[in-house]
Amino acid sequence: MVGEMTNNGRIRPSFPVKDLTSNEGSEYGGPVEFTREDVETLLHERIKYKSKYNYKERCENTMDYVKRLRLCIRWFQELELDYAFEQEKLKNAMEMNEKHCADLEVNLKVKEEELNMVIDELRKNFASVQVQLAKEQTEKLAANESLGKEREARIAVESLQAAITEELAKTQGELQTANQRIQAVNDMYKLLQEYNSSLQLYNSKLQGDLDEAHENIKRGEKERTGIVESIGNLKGQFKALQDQLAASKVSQDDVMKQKDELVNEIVSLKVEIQQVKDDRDRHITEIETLQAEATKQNDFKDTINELESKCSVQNKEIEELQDQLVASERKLQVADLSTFEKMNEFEEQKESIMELKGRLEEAELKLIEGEKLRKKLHNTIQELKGNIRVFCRVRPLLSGENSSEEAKTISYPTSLEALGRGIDLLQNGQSHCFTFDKVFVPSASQEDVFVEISQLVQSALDGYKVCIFAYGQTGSGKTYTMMGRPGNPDEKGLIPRCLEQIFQTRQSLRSQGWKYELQVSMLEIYNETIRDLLSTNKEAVRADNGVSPQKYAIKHDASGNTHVVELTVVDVRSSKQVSFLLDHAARNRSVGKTAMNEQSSRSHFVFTLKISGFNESTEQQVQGVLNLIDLAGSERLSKSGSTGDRLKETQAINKSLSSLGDVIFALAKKEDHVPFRNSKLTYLLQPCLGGDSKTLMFVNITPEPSSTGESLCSLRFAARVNACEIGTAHRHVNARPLDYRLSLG
Ligand SMILES: Nc1ncnc2c1ncn2[C@@H]1O[C@H](COP(=O)(O)OP(=O)(O)OP(=O)(O)O)[C@@H](O)[C@H]1O
Repeated sequence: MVGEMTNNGRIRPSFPVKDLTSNEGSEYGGPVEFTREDVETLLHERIKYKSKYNYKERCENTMDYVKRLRLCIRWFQELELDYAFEQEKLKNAMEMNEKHCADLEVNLKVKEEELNMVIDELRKNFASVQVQLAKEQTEKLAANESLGKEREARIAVESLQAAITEELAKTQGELQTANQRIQAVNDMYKLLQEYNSSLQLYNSKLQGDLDEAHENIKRGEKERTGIVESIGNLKGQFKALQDQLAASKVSQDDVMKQKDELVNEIVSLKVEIQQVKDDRDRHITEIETLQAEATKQNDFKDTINELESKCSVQNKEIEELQDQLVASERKLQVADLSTFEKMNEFEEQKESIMELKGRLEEAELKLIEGEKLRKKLHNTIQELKGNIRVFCRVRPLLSGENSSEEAKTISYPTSLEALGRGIDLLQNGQSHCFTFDKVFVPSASQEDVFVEISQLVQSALDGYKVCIFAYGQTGSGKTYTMMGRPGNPDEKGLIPRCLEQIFQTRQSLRSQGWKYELQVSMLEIYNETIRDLLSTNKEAVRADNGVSPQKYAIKHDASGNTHVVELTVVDVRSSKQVSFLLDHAARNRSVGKTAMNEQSSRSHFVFTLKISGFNESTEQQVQGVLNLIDLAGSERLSKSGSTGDRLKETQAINKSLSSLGDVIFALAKKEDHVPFRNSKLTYLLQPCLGGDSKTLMFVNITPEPSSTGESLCSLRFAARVNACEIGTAHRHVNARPLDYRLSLG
């Protein structure tokens, strides 16, 4: 561009040509700059003059031209100097840049080598990760396959079991009807036997009666013939006497006629008559007695007739009965035959039942094995997924609670996938279905519950951090699940059972060279204040606000362990010692009566067992932690009926439980910030919730219809917890001895 020349970015002004032609050198004392055109104009400039011979003018003009030429030369020289300086500067800069470049090159080479190494390492890692991934995928595939197979086997076993059960039910039904028939036949047989024997008795009695009656008849007949004979005699006598009397009368007439003659004869006759009269009277009385006897005999005859007719009736009856007896005997024979057949059938059925029972036992064994495998696979899948596991437990109805059939709001699905894992809650006619890792029905015993968690206890011995906590509304059975019912060994809770298992396993692992050290601590969080439940200083335990901020402060160290400053830690050697400590802690716990529970826990109870194991032969070290937590009951303020201090407690409980929910949901959503510090409970449990722990939550439910709303809240919370992935727990194994300080996790 004309008039522009760059020098390090600077714009040079155009040379004022006019001025140059008209002015002298000193006038250009300031910095004068030339453009290319200026220089060319200057070089091609012809010295102007008015007169060829005006030497002065020519000389002046020439001088001016020379001056300008000098100026131009000076400008060139300056410019050259500038350029030389600039060139030097650039040279230096270039050298420096070259040096810098060389340095950079060296650095780059070093960096490149380093990066190459890193890339190599990453490639190796990537390859090993890929190998591991492939391995895990094949394992997962194998696990899925075996799960599928196991499912199929289970379905097959279940269908077989159903068929067997059906067959069994059918056979049992048949057996029952056969038994009933046998029973009926037996009863009939017995009845017939009784009837038969009674008939025989009756028959023999009748025979006796008949014999007696025959004898009586014979005797009566004899008497009658005797009487008839004597009557005949008497009649003859009477007739003779009557004849005599008539003859006497005739002779009396004769005698009357011969009265006088025969007075003596009459007197004698009178005597005679008197005698005869006496005789007659005697005979009359005799006749009368005989007549009476005859009537008696007649009566007797009637009785005899009656007896005879009775006899003939009875004979007929006997004949009929004998016919019946024959028919019954025939029937009995037939019944005997069918009984024999039935007995044979019964024996056969018994045998087939025994066989079916055997098959059923076999199928049940297979089912148990399948269930065990399923559980193992489920556990593996859960571990791979890194979820918090959730078990649901429904407590039985207590006395005084509404147990009517219509009021039932909880049911358990029986479909194959949901069996033992599903729970349906009915509220206002709407059914809410949930599935957890396990659902315990009200009849489940403490032992049944413990069996399901015993593997987790084993994990703690193997060097894992394990955390089990019970969540649920007040009065739903959290303390019962964790601690059990004091004084009843069958109703011991999870905490004493866990410790028994740990002490037993410790004993059995001794033969393999393992030695374990166990340390226990117990604390409660009451109104956001930590209380040491094993402290022997009662005042310190109960004082709410007297705790210095330094005391019982929760501290997490770099290796993920949690310590509670100045908390009492006890070395334990037997489960008896732990029971004693648990009793001590239970006495120190904050409990109170609420509208929902007579003995309500008003604080979160945290039992911690630190397990440090060392194997002398392998020099292996494990450090596990078992945290067992009985949370305070969740409850609505309106329902709890709390006022005053109880209201304060309830508010503190609800706040910390909602913080627990916030933490879990932040983890579930994989948020950057997880609000562990919002409550003492969540801060204390940070390592358990944050991933490096095997965590199990019990959600306790009451079947009381009036608690359906609370139960639904608890189940919804538990379902969200169940869906929450917190990462995979790691085993804490070391080759060198560890620091034996107690930590919560
Ligand atoms: N599975 C069960 N079998 C028999 N009784 C049970 C069962 N679960 C709970 N109970 C009884 O129900 C009552 C309330 O149980 P518990 O005190 O354990 O409830 P909780 O959830 O700990 O209550 P809170 O939160 O108020 O402390 C107790 O009398 C307990 O014995």
